[in-house]
Amino acid sequence: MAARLIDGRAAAQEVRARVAQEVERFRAATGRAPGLATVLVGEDPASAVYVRSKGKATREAGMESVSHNLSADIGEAELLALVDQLNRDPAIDGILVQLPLPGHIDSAKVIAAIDPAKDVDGFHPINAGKLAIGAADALVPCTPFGCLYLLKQELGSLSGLDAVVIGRSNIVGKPMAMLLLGESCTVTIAHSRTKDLPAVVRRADIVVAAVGRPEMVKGDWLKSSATVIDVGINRVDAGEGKTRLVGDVAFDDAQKVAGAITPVPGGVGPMTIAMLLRNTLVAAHRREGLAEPAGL
Ligand SMILES: Nc1nc(=O)c2c([nH]1)NC[C@@H]1CN(c3ccc(C(=O)N[C@@H](CCC(=O)O)C(=O)O)cc3)C=[N+]21
Repeated sequence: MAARLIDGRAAAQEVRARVAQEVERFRAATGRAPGLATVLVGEDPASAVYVRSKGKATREAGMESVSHNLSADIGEAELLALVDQLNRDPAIDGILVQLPLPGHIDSAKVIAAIDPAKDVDGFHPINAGKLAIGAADALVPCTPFGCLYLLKQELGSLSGLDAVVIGRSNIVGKPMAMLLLGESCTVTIAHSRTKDLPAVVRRADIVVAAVGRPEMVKGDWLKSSATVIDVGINRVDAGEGKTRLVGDVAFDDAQKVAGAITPVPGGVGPMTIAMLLRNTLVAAHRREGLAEPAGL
């Protein structure tokens, strides 16, 4: 039987509509809108597209969006000075510095300079630590948070399920594993050096693929009825000078085996942006000492 398609666009639309409602309540209570600042260094076209779509989504939710586009050869000190200025700006509740940064800039240093209360990416060591210890006020990285939203929508309780996360990055794999552990899954973090990866993946009720290798996870790696979340966004050659987007999962084959699966595009990507808006809304409430919007 063909897998159910998990519609990330529809779920993201739901989250964004709820965020927009709460933005109105926030505005009524404080006389201002939540504000998100995005910082883009250099002119990588893909990064520029993401930053633009984040700005558009922010405004559609009724929030303020401020974007800073800096030249690729800006010095680290100048970038740190901008972060400091945004940290102090009372109208800014969320700061997103688009990654990757050019090689001459130390991204860890830049991330550590962001006020943890405004770190809507959830990349600051304080937020990573809070997530690891299960603190309620962690700001959680948007992509894994979006994946968790889709999983809970699909499966309800995740308690006791076997989850395999493929990929160990600080921005997806590790926080994803922490979130799944928080839901009482039995979590395995696999990666490029994992021995017999297909056998490891075959045990999983939940597979989260976040390796950045086009169509690496094959259909016959999956347990029948597994729920598959594909975080990969890989642009590959489609012939005739065209390209297309594929995930880290070989979708056509996987779909024949899985119970449910996210498509690429239209799966995790839209949820990432929805969760960025959610984090900005929550950060704004905390900064104003307001009760956090329920159920978001
Ligand atoms: N500090 C930081 N935070 C990020 O959250 C961050 C980042 N840096 N650097 C780049 C990645 C990438 N990213 C995406 C967000 C949305 C889609 C998205 O909405 N994708 C759509 C459309 C894809 C397309 O057509 O290109 C989809 O999957 O359906 C994709 C990718 C956020 N990132």
